[in-house]
Amino acid sequence: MKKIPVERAVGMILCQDITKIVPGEFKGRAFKKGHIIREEDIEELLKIGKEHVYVWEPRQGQVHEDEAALRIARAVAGDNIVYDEPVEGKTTLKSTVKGLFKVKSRLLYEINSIEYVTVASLPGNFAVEAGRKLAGARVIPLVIEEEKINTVEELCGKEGPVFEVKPYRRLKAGLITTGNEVYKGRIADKFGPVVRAKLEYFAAEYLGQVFCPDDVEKIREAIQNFKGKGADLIILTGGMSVDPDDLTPAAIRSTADRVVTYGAPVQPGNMFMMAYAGRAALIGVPGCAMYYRTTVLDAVLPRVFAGEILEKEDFIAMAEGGFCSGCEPCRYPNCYFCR
Ligand SMILES: Nc1nc2c(c(=O)[nH]1)N[C@H]1C(S)=C(S)[C@@H](COP(=O)(O)OP(=O)(O)OC[C@H]3O[C@@H](n4cnc5c(N)ncnc54)[C@H](O)[C@@H]3O)O[C@H]1N2
Ligand code: MOO
Repeated sequence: MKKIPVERAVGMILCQDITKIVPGEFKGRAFKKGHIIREEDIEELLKIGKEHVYVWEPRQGQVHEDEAALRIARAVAGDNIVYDEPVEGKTTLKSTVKGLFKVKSRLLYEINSIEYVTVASLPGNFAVEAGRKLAGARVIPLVIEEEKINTVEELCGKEGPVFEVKPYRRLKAGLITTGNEVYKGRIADKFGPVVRAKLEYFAAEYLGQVFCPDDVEKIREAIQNFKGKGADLIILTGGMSVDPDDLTPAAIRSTADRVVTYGAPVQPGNMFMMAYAGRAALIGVPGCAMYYRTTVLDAVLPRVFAGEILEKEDFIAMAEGGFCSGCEPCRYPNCYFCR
């Protein structure tokens, strides 16, 4: 701590709060401890009667909390992420696009293992809107050893940024609705509008809806037709569980090159199926997705639209947090479901 004339204090760090009092009008903090004194502050400080202030002498190898927060933010922020000027030593990262928020979890863990360095974020695979706050970076003391910030920068230099937001691609999507009761007109289709609304959110190029009876061959043909039209994504509804007329999994299996999973450790959504035929994702959606606002489908679609190829492990990882609490009203994605 050093006492110096205010005129010489520009760029230096205030050691204490400075109080301003205007009788009958104001009493409060004019400058906060830790504030970096700017040229324009000098006149105000002199008006408050401060010709001298206590400042921290910038020591080799130490960094102020504001600069530390900015350097951490710069290191961890990847594509489509911006960050604010620090406020009270904290900088906030925001998305510039609508898309899928991705986190390198192990790297985030390593960074938070550095003493006094903190980076708190939304969970990965979170569907975000443009402008959404994603994370906050801050160090705990007012001044921190530069070495710690260097380590953050080195880690991110080696492994790439911790965070990115993948914008959604414009995918071509077809819908196949199975079930004799709908095909034969015994009941009206209720699945189409639900799936269409979800696809609209991602601005998909909608290739239309086809109705099929409970007949493996007819369902296979419908899949092939959509593939022929260049579908990136084919959603099939109905017939996903255990009844004798539930034939959709068999039709998907016989058309696919690779089945990722039949069954997901997620409720609602247990009877979900995912496979790939060439580059087209085949998604079998169980009846529950027609009834519940949020199911495993809502966790999978953002990832498909962000261009990811899903693996069995991606589904296994949904188990912890895969049990929906059925809140009223539903706040998904602002909850733990499928994180
Ligand atoms: N014994 C068991 N029963 C059920 C199981 C199970 O493991 N063992 N799983 C349950 C789960 S989980 C789900 S989810 C449901 C639904 O599975 P499905 O996808 O096979 O659905 P469907 O049997 O085809 O239909 C169920 C219900 O929904 C009506 N439906 C279907 N499609 C439409 C449509 N496009 N529009 C309007 N209504 C539709 C259908 O008529 C049935 O009433 O299975 C559980 N049972
Ligand atoms: O596929 Mo079902 O979701 O668990 O009701």
